[in-house]
Amino acid sequence: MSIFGTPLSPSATRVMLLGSGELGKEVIIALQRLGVETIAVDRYDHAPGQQVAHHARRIAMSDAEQLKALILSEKPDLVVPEIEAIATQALEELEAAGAARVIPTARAARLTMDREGIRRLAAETLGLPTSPYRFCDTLQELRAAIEQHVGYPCVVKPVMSSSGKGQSRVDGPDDIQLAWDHAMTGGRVSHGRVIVEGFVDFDYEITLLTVRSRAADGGIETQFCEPIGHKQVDGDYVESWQPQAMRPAALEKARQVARAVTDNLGGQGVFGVELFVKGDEVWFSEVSPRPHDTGMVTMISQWQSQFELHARAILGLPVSTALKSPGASAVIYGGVDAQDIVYEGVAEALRVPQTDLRLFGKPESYVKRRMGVALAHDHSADAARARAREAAGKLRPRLP
Ligand SMILES: Nc1ncnc2c1ncn2[C@@H]1O[C@H](COP(=O)(O)OP(=O)(O)OP(=O)(O)O)[C@@H](O)[C@H]1O
Ligand SMILES: NCC(=O)N[C@@H]1O[C@H](COP(=O)([O-])[O-])[C@@H](O)[C@H]1O
Ligand SMILES: [Mg+2]
Repeated sequence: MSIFGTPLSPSATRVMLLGSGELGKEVIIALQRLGVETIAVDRYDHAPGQQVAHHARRIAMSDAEQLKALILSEKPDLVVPEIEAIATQALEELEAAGAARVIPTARAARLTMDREGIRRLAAETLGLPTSPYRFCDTLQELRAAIEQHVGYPCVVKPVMSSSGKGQSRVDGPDDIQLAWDHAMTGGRVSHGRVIVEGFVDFDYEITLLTVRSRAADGGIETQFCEPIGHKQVDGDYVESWQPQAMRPAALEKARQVARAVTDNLGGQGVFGVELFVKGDEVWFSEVSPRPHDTGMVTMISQWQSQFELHARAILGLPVSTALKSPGASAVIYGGVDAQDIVYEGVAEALRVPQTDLRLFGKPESYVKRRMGVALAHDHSADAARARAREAAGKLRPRLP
């Protein structure tokens, strides 16, 4: 697109976000800065992105009929999936009928919405190295898959989930029942199927943000951000930093894997390619066809954050993945189960030099719900990590 209209007028360029959490909120802000009209959709009211969009809509995004009806009535120029709980078959139908343009493509949204689609594509079609895995529909199948194929330790995850929801590590036969029960109740969408993966004993893990954008000659160009290192607890990210130092051979392999996956998925936009690294070896884990939670660090470490990159790339605009400064992010959890919580310590947090803060404004807090993130920059990623952790530690979310 090189012509942009005026928001809230018939000429507007209109973009609909399916999911309006912390990641969508920042994409919306980036789009608004380019004069785009935004429609923020989520499963609940006052989601972070809905607080900054032109329009807010609440539907069950995993219900194909509701999703189709909304897209057909709003007629956005672009539909941008933001969460791993969307009826992607509806997106494929609309795209095939020419009734919606889905980012990056409806097929990519479908393949990555479900762990089975993307894992089979990466391992079986593209031949990329991954952990050993099996898909199972019953507790009995899970036991057999672990005993006969995958072994211990292993990781059990619902096929439709994210941020570690419903995920557990299994160290021996006694853990299997619990892991199955947790997967059945803990996913984002109830779906009686799980993946069990052999545990990869990696040295470190990264997210390689990969951007597919329009080049000046009209073709698609692929660019990589500096690798983002991160630390996960219970399958959810708690700290990330950029750049993660890598041996040249490992970085080269990581880029080859990211390139193979994103070339196949196609379309335009940011992809968060998750990789495990040990020495010079690289395993593909999964990919988000959109900005990544660990990529929130780029709001302080890059000239163009992953959200600005996504907004630009989907609109067909040029991008730069250049690093501005080493940086880090540290997650702020709710710490309590309550509505309308308050945040003490905001000034103390921001008194830590070279830091910044994002409070997402989620209306309801859970003990382990991500409610905000502290950001820091410094001369090295390690120094930035210490600052981000310190700032996050000053925040005290509590009951109102
Ligand atoms: N096979 C594995 N071997 C070792 N560690 C693993 C494996 N699978 C997952 N993990 C650990 O758990 C984390 C979360 O796993 P994964 O990314 O599959 O879950 P997720 O729910 O999709 O999380 P997110 O949405 O945050 O990406 C990984 O980043 C890694 O630290
Ligand atoms: N790892 C994926 C991820 O971080 N997704 C982000 O979390 C939101 C859901 O948060 P919630 O569960 O607190 O509503 C999503 O909307 C997205 O912004
Ligand atoms: Mg992940």
